Amino acid sequence: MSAKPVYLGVIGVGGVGTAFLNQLSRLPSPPQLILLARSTQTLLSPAPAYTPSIAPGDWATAQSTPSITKAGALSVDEIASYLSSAPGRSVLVDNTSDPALASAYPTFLKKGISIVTPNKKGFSSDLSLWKDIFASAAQGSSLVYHESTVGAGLPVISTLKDLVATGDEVTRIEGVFSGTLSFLFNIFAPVSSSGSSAPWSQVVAQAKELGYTEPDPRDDLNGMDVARKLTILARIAGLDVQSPESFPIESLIPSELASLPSTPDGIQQFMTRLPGFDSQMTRIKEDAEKNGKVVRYVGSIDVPKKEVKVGLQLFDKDSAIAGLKGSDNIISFYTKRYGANPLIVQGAGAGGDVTAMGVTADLLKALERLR
Ligand SMILES: NC(=O)C1=CN([C@@H]2O[C@H](COP(=O)(O)OP(=O)(O)OC[C@H]3O[C@@H](n4cnc5c(N)ncnc54)[C@H](OP(=O)(O)O)[C@@H]3O)[C@@H](O)[C@H]2O)C=CC1
Ligand SMILES: N[C@@H](CC=O)C(=O)O
Ligand code: NA
Repeated sequence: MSAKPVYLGVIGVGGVGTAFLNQLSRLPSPPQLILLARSTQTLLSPAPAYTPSIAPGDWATAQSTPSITKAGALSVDEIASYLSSAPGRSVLVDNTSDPALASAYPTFLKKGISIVTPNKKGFSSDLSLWKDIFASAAQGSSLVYHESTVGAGLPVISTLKDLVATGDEVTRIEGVFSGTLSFLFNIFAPVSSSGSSAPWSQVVAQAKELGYTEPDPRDDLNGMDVARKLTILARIAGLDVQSPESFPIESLIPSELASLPSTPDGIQQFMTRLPGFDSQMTRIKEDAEKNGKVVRYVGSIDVPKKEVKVGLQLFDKDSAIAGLKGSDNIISFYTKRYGANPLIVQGAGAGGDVTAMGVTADLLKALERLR
């Protein structure tokens, strides 16, 4: 029996989106890409035939393909109506960090459109949105996969879901959850003090250049990205965390720069003025060194105590966390079954290719169930 056609819409062609489209173009039986959008522009396969589809490997030139329909930014209702009218099941891949798009997931899901995404906003904002997303998926018989919302492509969400679904009791989750902050501290405050002496702001610029940061790097430096990831994990572990603001978060943003606007110009101003505050981070690093330790940015969830913590902590130089390299995350799951030796997931926790791997793998899981 031949596989049923599945239609695909993709929103966002930045670092993750571009890597995802490359991976999509190499799949042996990809779904038909019928919608591709960035913030100001949308490409569509002409309805009602929904053919020809957009070639994911040539998406950049699809703009000049006469048979492809071009439009500006479409509304949520227009996208939902277009995808749900396709002659088969459809999947929307959201490769943006847009909270407004994330808050529209229930609209898509109720119409039978499955969601695959690395965008944390839908799963880590108000608890009511989290509940609405999964209730809407049940109502629309649609699917939701979001592995890359925590630990990029590392199997973090799937591992935790498997632990919970098989009846294990998760007691504690802890580790390094930010690829950007891991990279920053591994370079800025290495275990061997004869290592780099690059100023903090220079390493921040490097992390941005490498595609590790959020579109607005302040979302990494203020601890919110880590808080969002912990909110997602805590909810899967069974805690009703109301929002990522429900617990204290240690910010690394100098107070003088905290009120710059959340606009491209605000990001630019922040990056330009950050070098003026390098001494603040140097002091934190040197205080740790005086105690023979290194400083790292970590998070933890104590499930029985319903306690979530996010912030800086000192570590012995021979500890696993101090020894991380590059953008590595390390996430330890303490459970009843695993006892004193936690189940540990470790590896690159940021970057276009590894994040897109999680998105593409999620898409394959969705396709297996939809075809
Ligand atoms: N980078 C990483 O290592 C990781 C990223 N993620 C998540 O992946 C997502 C994407 O990150 P990344 O690729 O780095 O971000 P980028 O800033 O590189 O790309 C974002 C893309 O989204 C588009 N976009 C933003 N808002 C909208 C909108 N409302 N409608 C249509 N398009 C929109 C942008 O459009 P335009 O091109 O027009 O600007 C751009 O193409 C984020 O949610 C991030 O948190 C998760 C894990 C790791
Ligand atoms: N900016 C994030 C990207 C992945 O979620 C990080 O650095 O971890
Ligand atoms: Na992951």
